[in-house]
Parts: sequence; C-alpha cells; structure tokens
Amino acid sequence: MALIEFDQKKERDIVLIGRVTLDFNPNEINRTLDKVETFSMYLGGSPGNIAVGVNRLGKKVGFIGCVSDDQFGDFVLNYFESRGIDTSQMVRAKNGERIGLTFTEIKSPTESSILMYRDRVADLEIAPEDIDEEYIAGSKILLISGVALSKSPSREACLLALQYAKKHGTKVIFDADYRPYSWRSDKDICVYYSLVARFADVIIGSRDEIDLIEGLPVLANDVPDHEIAEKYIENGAKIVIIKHGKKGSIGYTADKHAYKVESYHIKLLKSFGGGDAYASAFIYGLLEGWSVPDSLQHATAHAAMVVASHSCSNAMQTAEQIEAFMQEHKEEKVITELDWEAKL
Ligand SMILES: Nc1ncnc2c1ncn2[C@@H]1O[C@H](COP(=O)(O)OP(=O)(O)O)[C@@H](O)[C@H]1O
Ligand SMILES: O=C(O)C[C@@H](O)[C@H](O)C(=O)COP(=O)(O)O
Repeated sequence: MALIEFDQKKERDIVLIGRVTLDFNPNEINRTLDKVETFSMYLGGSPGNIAVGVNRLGKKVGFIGCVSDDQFGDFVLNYFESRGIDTSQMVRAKNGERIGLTFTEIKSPTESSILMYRDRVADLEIAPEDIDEEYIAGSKILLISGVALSKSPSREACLLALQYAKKHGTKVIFDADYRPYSWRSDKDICVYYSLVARFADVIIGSRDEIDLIEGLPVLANDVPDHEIAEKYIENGAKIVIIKHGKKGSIGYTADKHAYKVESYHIKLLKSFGGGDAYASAFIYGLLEGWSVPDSLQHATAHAAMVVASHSCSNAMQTAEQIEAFMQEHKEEKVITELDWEAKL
C-alpha cells in the first residue's frame, strides 16, 4: 500500500495556492547583473513553476492565485490556459497591484542570486472570498507555498483552503519556499509556517527553512534532522523532505525509513529552479502511487535537467524525458537508504 492514498474520485490531481510571477533570466550569463544587457521572460514563482511541472508530467492541475490586471496578467493566464492548467480560480488585482518580477543573476553555474520586485504585489491579494470549498474538495492535493502566508489577505486565503482540505480529505503539501521579501519578522514566519506544517501530509523544505518553521535558528543547529522529522510525523505528516543544497536531501517517511538523495552529475547552467522541478516530479510519483525512493529518484533527475537549462517553467520535462535521462545516467546511484539517525 502506498504511504499516501489519494481519493481517486476527486477529479483534479492538484491545486496550488500562491504566486505566479515573471522571471527575467539574463541572456548573457556568467557575469553580474550590472553587466547584463538582455533578459528572457518566463513564467515564474515557485508554485507557478511547480504547477507547470506537474502539468507537463500529464496531471490535472488547477491554480488559485491573483495576477495583475494588465498585459503581464494576460501573459500568465494565457500561458496556463494554453497548457491546460485550470485558471477558473485565478483572479485579477483590483487596485492596481502589479505582478511580481524576479531578475535572476547567473554569476557562474554555482553562484546565482535573485532580485525580486514585490512592492504591492498582486499575488498577495488572493483573499478568503476567492476560495471555493468545492474546488478544494475536488482536488487530490492542495499545495501551499510559504510566501503566500506572509501577508493578509493571502495568508487567510491559505488557511481557509487548508481548513477545506482537511475537511474533505484533500492531502496537503507544504512547500516552505522561504523568500526574505514580504515577511514582517522571523516570529511571524514561525507562527504561520508551524501552523501549516502541523496539518501537512508532506513537508518540503531546506534545513534553513525548517529552522524557520521551528523558530529556533540558533538552537536548531543542534537538533538533528531526524528529530525534526519525527516531530512532524507524530503530528500526522507522512513524508518530510529536508534539503541540504549541494550535500543532497533526506526523505523521512512515517513508516520509519530515511532515504538519502544525491544529485545527478550534469553540466550545471544555473543554481535555481531545481527545487521546483524536484517538487513537481516528486508529486507526480506520489500521484502515480510509486514508492518514496522511486519518487525521489525522479525528483532529483528532473531537478538536474532543469538546473542544466536556462529557464525554470519552460524547462520542465515530460515523464518520458525524465525516464530517458535516468536511463542515460543509470550508473549513478542517487538514492540510498540511511539509518534513521544518520546525518548527511
Ligand atoms: N549542481 C547540481 N547538479 C545536479 N542537481 C542539482 C544541482 N544543484 C541542485 N540540484 C538539484 O536541485 C535540487 C534542489 O536544489 P536546492 O538548491 O537544494 O533547492 P532550491 O532550488 O529549492 O533552493 C537538489 O536537491 C538537486 O536534486
Ligand atoms: O520563486 C520565485 O518567485 C522565483 C522563481 O521563479 C525563480 O526562478 C526561482 O528562484 C526558482 O526557485 P527554486 O526552484 O526554489 O530554486
């Protein structure tokens, strides 16, 4: 039996709540942002990228979000609609709020940074009135992305969606997705992150993000990953994924397994976008009823393919392309079962 059983009567595979924004990635790479002349524009925003990823893998995806009432809002809605991502739950900002912009910097394949423009941003305007109980009830998964918890009314919209998900047996994935913009204080982060984490079936976060959920950035360094995972599992989580950047990640499961996930060897182009590709292929594996290690292997393969590409959203791959990649790299062992208490 799979660790997470989805209600197959639900018509939609996943609905995501959070931001869809625009990424401007430099065409001239391996230099600082001040030396860049031109950018390519892509759909962006971590949950937006994950939606595109899961859709590319053939699943039925819907999105709850707010975009600007201008040509960039049109771009996002047209992009989603042209790929069959349901936009019936998307709304337009009413008071001139603009879509978020992210300018990325690719200084070298291993050194990237991002510059976000998020003043009066449209995505945080999604409100409880925009959340449809039946729509959440009809989705196998609700994914909540951390940034959406940073401000009202988006925060309340997420909490209401969470409440509906719990009421209707929709599984909850919490992707911590911390960004330093929009939050008022670390204590606010702790309050809302820990609240959502308590109700999540799957928690995905880097170790830094997990420390923010715990609200103990200083002390948390002393707390081993497995103890944190145990705490969430006792609260009801089935899977906890803790990422450690270059060192890889560990997937802890409620049936007491720990899987170490390493990266495939590829020619890296940039060091962002991997997390969203990882999440989308992992979710795909869960929806297919695969084991956690199989789902994690697809996740790391997909992540490798996207960090080797210029964009995030446009670089999301099909299931066949991920399989082909894994075949080409079949000598590389990327998943290892660890002792529960082992460290990375
Ligand atoms: N240099 C790399 N080569 C191959 N895969 C990578 C590389 N860097 C990251 N990845 C993949 O992307 C995933 C997410 O990267 P990480 O930096 O941990 O998260 P995020 O993108 O969310 O900040 C990693 O777990 C790994 O699978
Ligand atoms: O998440 C954002 O708002 C920006 C993204 O679109 C951006 O491309 C990015 O940073 C991807 O992030 P990651 O997958 O978490 O590395």
